[in-house]
This record gives sequence, structure tokens and C-alpha cells, in this order.
Amino acid sequence: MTRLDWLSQPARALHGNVRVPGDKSVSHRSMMLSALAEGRSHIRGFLEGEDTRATAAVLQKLGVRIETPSEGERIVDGVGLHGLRGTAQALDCGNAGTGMRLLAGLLAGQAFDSTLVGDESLSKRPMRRVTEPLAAMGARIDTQDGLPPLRVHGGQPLKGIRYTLPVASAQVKSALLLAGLYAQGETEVIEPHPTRDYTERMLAAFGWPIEFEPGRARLSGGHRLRATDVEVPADFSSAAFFLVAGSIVPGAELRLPAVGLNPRRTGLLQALRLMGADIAVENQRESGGEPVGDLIVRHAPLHGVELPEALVPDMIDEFPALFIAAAVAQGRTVVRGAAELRVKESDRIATMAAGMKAIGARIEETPDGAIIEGGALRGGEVDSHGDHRIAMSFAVAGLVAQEPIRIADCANVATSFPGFMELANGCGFDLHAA
Ligand SMILES: O=C(O)C1=C[C@@H](OP(=O)(O)O)[C@@H](O)[C@H](O)C1
Ligand SMILES: C=C(OP(=O)(O)O)C(=O)O
Repeated sequence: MTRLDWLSQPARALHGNVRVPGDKSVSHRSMMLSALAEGRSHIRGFLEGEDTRATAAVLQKLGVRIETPSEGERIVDGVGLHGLRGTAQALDCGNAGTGMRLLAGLLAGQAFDSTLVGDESLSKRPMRRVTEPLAAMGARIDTQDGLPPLRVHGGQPLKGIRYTLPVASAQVKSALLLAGLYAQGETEVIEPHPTRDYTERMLAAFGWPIEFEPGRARLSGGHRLRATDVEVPADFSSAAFFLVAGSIVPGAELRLPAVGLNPRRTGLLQALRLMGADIAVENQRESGGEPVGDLIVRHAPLHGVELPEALVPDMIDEFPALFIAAAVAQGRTVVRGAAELRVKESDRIATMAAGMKAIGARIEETPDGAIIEGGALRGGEVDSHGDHRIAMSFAVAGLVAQEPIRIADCANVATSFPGFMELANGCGFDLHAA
């Protein structure tokens, strides 16, 4: 991938409508379930990001016909639960932990062998969290010391298990539920803290009998998925950068239409409100079985908080953005219980701490979080380490720093948020390739 650096400079005010792209989690799942369903599914609002396109490309390699009538639209001719065809080619998940972990569960139930590979960052992410419980179901998956590539052996009979997740992870839960479609008997997943329930909701929408409530999901093998149409909401995690930007830039007022508001995703909304943010939700409605609404954010002075640990799983991808809000808030913010941040696209605690120190913020790393003292940001040079959420978070910081912020290694923003720069500049950022 060609290296891309950014320069983000102070803006005057932010105004306008910001239409963020489709939800990444929902897009991955819509592609997988449509592929395994019987009949033709129509997906609208599909995220045109590298992560979700990689998932679509994997399914195409496995024999699924997918058409793209227009941007954000996919028509998928499902092959049925047992209709995928094996391939000797490696299946490339790119940068996507979600893609690789969910596909590991899905492929564990197939008659053929497959190999899942990823980019440099994904190749360092822990996979035992899925391969161990899948092995308990009867799957055979080889790893390189717990890391990708994953060699999934087909033709293994699976049996359902009851599994209590050691860490809150929607990816692990979803991998087990997808394997559970192919298992004999009941698969039940119990979570220490409830996580996003898109797999459960979508399985139900595709006609698979499933029981679920926050913290627990249960299904049996031996049913069928029926094609259906999926409306993907706008991604709250992408909206998050604009919620922080709108909160910290004096005079800002931004409207973010039709954002997915699944309660397992909106922890940052609560966190920012605890810090004094002015964010209104208008026009709340349901779309494609998910709550959505328009978010209106206006500048407000923020103050530090002791972040309630219960919010952590509901805002797991929003910590880089929250750290920037905390860096310019008045007083101290304390984050605990977020050790999972260390095994994302980068070690997000270490990467944020290094970058924030480089631009004059005061942050102390802890094993499972950070202590941040609010103040002024000086500006300077930071390295995103190829982590999309870190790159976008420092772009937001650049809005209020005294000097420009130069951000290294930003090309991976295209994994989750293609067009971020254009949207940002459209509402008043001053963000350019450097
Ligand atoms: O299931 C999903 O779609 C996701 C779950 C989360 O990961 P974990 O399950 O590892 O917490 C999140 O960080 C990721 O961006 C998307
Ligand atoms: C952690 C993330 O995604 P994934 O695990 O799918 O790579 C993310 O998008 O912040």
C-alpha cells in the first residue's frame, strides 16, 4: 500500500450536514448471511470500505455471485448453507479482525479446507479467542502460535457448546454462532458484558430461529437462512469523529443524519454527555430493524470524567476519539477496564499515548486504560501506525491545536471510512495529504 501522510490544521468553525458511510459491522454480516441464504438478497447502504469489500471478495472466491448495481448497493445470490465451493487460493481479509474471526466460524462448518490471511496488522492480532472455542465445537484450525494465517480444516463434524466468553467480544460471539449454524445441537454464548447483537438480529431477520437477550444468545443447527433485504444504517463509529470535532471546535454545529443508534454502540454518546457535550438526537426511528436517528452536535465546553467501566464495550472503537476529547477537556479523565484496546489494529493505548505526548497532551498509560489531564494542544508530528481510527482522531485534534498536526500512515482510513477527508473538509476541516 502506498504511504499516505496527512496534515490537519486549525479550522474556524464546523457547519453542515455530514452523511457518514454504512456501518462496518452490519455490512460484514449482511454479506456473510446473504451468501449463505437461499435466494437473492439486496443490501443497501453497504460500506464501500476495504474491510467489508475484502469480506465480499472472500465470498466471491468461494463461489458466491455478487453484483454492485451502484455504490453502496449489493445484490447477492445466496448459495445456501452448504453451497460454498472450496478454493486453494488464500482468502484475504485485509485489515479486518471482524472479517477474519467471523469467517473462521463460518468456514469451520464447511466440507472443504480454507486458509484465511490478513495484512501486517491483522497478522499480529490474537486468534486463539476464536480457535479455542471453535475447537471445543469440533473444528480444526491451525494458527501460527495463535496468529494468522488460519488454516481451517473442512469436513469436521461440529457440535454445539455452551461457552462463557472470557472477554466481551462480539467477534468471538459471532464466530461461535456462525459455526453453530452447522453444529449438531445447541450453541449458547454467554458474555461478561453485553456486546453488539447484529449477528443475532440479522440471523432472526434471515429466518433462523434464535433466542437472545443482552449478554446471552442461543441457537441450534439444522435450519435454513432465507434471503432478505438489508438496510445498513450509517456507522456510529464513523460519526464519532464528528461528534468529538463538533464538541471541541468553538462555534461548531453539525448534523449527522440517519446514524445507527444500537445501544451496544452508543457508549461514546453517553460518555461525551457526561463530559458536558451538547448532542441532540432527532427523528428517532427504526430502519432495517435497527434504531437510527439524526445527531446534532454543538460546541460545548467539556470537562474530564471517570469513565464508567460499564460503557467500555459499548464504545470500544471510540476510545481514540474520546482520548482527544479528554485531552482538551477541563480536568482529568480516567479510563479503566479497556485492555482490549491493546489488541486492535494497533495497541491503541500505546499509539494514542505516544501521539498525544508528541502534540503536547498530558497522558499517562495504565495497563487497561489511561489518565488524561486536559489542556492545550501544541501540534507536531504523530504516527498512526496504520490504524484508521488513530489517524482520524488526530485529524480531529488538528482542529484545535496551536500548530498543524502531521499524521503519518493514514491510508488505512479507507478500511472503515472511505471519503473521510472530503466529508471532513466539506464541513470545515482543513485536512490535506502532506
Ligand atoms: O463484531 C464486530 O463487528 C466488531 C466487534 C469489536 O471487536 P471485538 O469483538 O474484538 O471487541 C469491534 O472492535 C470491531 O470493530 C467490530
Ligand atoms: C477494531 C476494529 O475493527 P476490526 O476488529 O474488524 O479490525 C475497528 O474498526 O476499530
